[in-house]
Amino acid sequence: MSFRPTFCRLAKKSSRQWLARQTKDSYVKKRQIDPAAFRARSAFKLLEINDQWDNFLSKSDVNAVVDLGAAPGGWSQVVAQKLGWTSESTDSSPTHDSASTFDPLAIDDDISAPAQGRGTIIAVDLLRMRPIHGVHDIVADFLAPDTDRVIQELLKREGVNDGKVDVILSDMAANASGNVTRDIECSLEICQAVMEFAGRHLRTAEKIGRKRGGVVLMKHFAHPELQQFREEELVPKFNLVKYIKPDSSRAESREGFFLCMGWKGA
Ligand SMILES: C[S@@+](CC[C@H](N)C(=O)[O-])C[C@H]1O[C@@H](n2cnc3c(N)ncnc32)[C@H](O)[C@@H]1O
Repeated sequence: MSFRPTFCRLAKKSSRQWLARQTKDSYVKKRQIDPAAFRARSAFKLLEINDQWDNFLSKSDVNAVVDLGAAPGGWSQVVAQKLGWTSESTDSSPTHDSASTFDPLAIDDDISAPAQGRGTIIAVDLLRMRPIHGVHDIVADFLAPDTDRVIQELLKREGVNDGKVDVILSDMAANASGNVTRDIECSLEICQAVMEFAGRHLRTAEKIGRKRGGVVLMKHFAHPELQQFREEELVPKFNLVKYIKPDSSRAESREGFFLCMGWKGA
């Protein structure tokens, strides 16, 4: 199967319905009131999953994390916090630029920030995001072969000599194209592509020396072949696979998450 999630156009979330829902949403309100506010409501989903599942982000052997589809940066902020970096940058440059500024190999390191945390955090997105202390921001399509190369070089530069990562996060969304069949297909293609990415980049549980080491957390949407994907692509390759619908995920949303722990290898 060929993977073409980027064929899907960027979703527009500016409808009146969306605005009304945002206004009522308790997690959006929390983000507005909380002085340590996260950039995106989705941060609360990662916080919730991490809290419920053994604080997998905070394990002392977690040294390299890749956040796929990271913009505007809510999940990366959570990871940065868990690894001891400050969550916000003092930089006030524009956030979440349009795809017109797409530069497939741009790496945006916030080198002016004081180093306070540990480990290497790499955020990949088609869109540029405001810098976050401790997070290397790669503006690229995660499917492009060059992106693998840039990630490898970055890991090496950071002293991760085997070029492997401990946690892969994917909150990537298939952007609504208006063609429901195509959109549903797209969402599964993204999950399959994330698994291929894991095959190339994820460190095994055996190497880490912990049964639940080597983690993939990925978003998915309802799809007729999702169960088959889980049974064939996930269950045999991890020691633990869980379907999760966090409270902070809107009940009406067809999204869910697979938390896969203990990578056995491709
Ligand atoms: C729901 S948003 C992620 C929100 C993010 N987790 C946060 O907390 O701020 C999904 C992102 O996936 C990105 N995306 C979709 N396809 C991509 C691809 N092929 N490569 C890189 N990023 C992609 C989109 O640009 C979008 O910013």
